[in-house]
Amino acid sequence: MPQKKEGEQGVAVTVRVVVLNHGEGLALPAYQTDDAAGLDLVAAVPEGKPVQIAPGARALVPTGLQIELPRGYEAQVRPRSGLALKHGVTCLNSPGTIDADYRGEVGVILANLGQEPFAVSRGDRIAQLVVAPVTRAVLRPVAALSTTRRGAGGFGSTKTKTALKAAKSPARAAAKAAPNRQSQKKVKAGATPRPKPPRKKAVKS
Ligand SMILES: O=c1ccn([C@H]2C[C@H](O)[C@@H](COP(=O)(O)OP(=O)(O)OP(=O)(O)O)O2)c(=O)[nH]1
Repeated sequence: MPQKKEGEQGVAVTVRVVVLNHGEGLALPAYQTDDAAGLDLVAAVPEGKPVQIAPGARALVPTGLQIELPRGYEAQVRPRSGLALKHGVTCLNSPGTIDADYRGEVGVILANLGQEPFAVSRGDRIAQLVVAPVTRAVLRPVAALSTTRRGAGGFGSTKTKTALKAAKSPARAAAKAAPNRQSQKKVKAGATPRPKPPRKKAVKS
């Protein structure tokens, strides 16, 4: 694949498309802006019969399209951020993978993670399709792998900013988290508070 220069438009890849009967009359997926990465997919549900997705439910929404990707490419079915933010609606299997050898209808598995029922009407833009090159791996079994600074650390091993602060100064973090910060103020970080000595009685002469 030719190397892209900074600021240069991506390489155009031809994707053959078949519009199925129930997709007739709908706009073909399109890039909405000059440099959009995804083609917006629209719902090919029957006119006047929206698909209702109850809170917590999911539905396979048809697009009315079959596509033929060139070998060495995939298409990713990704959620639209607007639907996610406004309605809690996302692609459940995000990103969905369309293989280059798939010849069936492209479907979008929408999940409603919101609190309200969500209706999908014919022609609604429900997801976006990003076409991307695929790197295929050749697995080579070996006895051991090279060593690295990370090693087997993962799943949060590098901690968040807050967790790092807590690890450096546990007492200060605990004091900050305590409900009554005023009473903790005078206790030095890490020090055990010493009991006050009993007051000496004043001796009258
Ligand atoms: O969001 C999606 C995901 C997948 N597909 C289609 C294209 C893809 O090539 C095929 C298989 O998808 P995947 O490999 O993710 O599914 P699977 O559950 O592993 O099924 P299979 O055993 O058919 O590969 O289904 C879609 O239309 N939409």
